[in-house]
Amino acid sequence: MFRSMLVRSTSSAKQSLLRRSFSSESVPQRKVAILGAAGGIGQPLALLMKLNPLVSSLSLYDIANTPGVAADVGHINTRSEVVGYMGDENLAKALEGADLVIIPAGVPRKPGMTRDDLFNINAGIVKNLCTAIAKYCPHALINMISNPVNSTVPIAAEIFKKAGMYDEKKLFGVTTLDVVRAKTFYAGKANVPVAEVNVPVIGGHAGVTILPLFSQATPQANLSGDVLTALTKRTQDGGTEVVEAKAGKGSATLSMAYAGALFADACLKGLNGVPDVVECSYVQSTITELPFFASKVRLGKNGVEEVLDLGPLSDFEKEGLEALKPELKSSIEKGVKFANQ
Ligand SMILES: NC(=O)c1ccc[n+]([C@@H]2O[C@H](COP(=O)([O-])OP(=O)(O)OC[C@H]3O[C@@H](n4cnc5c(N)ncnc54)[C@H](O)[C@@H]3O)[C@@H](O)[C@H]2O)c1
Ligand SMILES: O=C(O)C[C@H](O)C(=O)O
Repeated sequence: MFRSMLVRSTSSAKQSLLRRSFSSESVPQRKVAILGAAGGIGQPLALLMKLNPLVSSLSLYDIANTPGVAADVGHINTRSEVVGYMGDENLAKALEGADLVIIPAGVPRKPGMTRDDLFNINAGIVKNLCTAIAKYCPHALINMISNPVNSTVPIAAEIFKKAGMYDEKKLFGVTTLDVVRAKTFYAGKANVPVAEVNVPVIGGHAGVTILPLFSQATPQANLSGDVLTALTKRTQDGGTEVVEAKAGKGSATLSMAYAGALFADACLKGLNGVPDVVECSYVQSTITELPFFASKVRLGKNGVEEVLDLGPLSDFEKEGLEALKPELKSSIEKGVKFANQ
């Protein structure tokens, strides 16, 4: 996105030189596939990935409506070639050669529902898509957005284990939206520029399993215990806030597309060897007794390079950590059981 702005502002000789070195030397070819690309998240995510100069091929897959989305996004004059694929019979072509697969396929919540209420429909969708991934692009990084993330990531891991290609370094639950929200809400209360804010968010991606670590937030601010409690609750309930505001028309799509694009960009940078790319994500983990856990992760050429430890927690956060474990454990077990039925 930034590179294309640079190209436009230079002379045409320089432009073609830049384009040549840009496309063939400095930036590797990367195919990104979005599964669920015609949905509320999928469409703006397709747009944002089309703007990403690290992408050379953008594969848009859905069970319906992908030709229109692909034709529309494909007219944007950025690096990537866009191809739309519709229906199960085209899934193999959508996946072949993918370096990164982003999965926002599945149903969203309506008011009154929990993310776990989506399990019955979305678990089956994720299972089928992951079975195809195992066959057609077993070396791709996977960014799982479909809810309930606390269970869909363990489902994917089990499907991949059965297929004999599971690599725990390549499977990510996307929790970036929790970080995006924590940064926004914190900046408002701390009265600091939002662009400078960093807040790790650990645990999982549902209710109390979302645990922002405001004690580690930067820039530091002297916020009262009551304010920190309210900020924590608002971050945990951020998804519900949007579901209620949309009043039956779905859940977060635009902020999620932004968050998904940020995380995908970080994964691509890691694949391309950019050093010190660190993002929070829900991954296979040994930093607590739970087999999957969200924390800061260093991304590299093979996906997860290092799962970073949690750092110092306040007493309030230590309590939150203990409180989230039973729910997260049972969501993980539910996913594992489903995949092995
Ligand atoms: N991880 C997060 O932070 C986060 C944030 C927001 C939403 N979500 C989740 O993302 C999912 C999608 O949300 P949305 O608002 O885009 O929903 P949506 O209903 O607008 O779009 C979902 C898309 O998935 C497609 N789809 C259904 N079955 C499919 C299949 N087998 N293969 C490919 N595509 C299929 C649908 O046709 C639709 O286009 C939901 O489960 C939602 O809860 C996660
Ligand atoms: O809340 C939801 O159901 C969607 C998503 O998980 C979110 O956090 O916005």
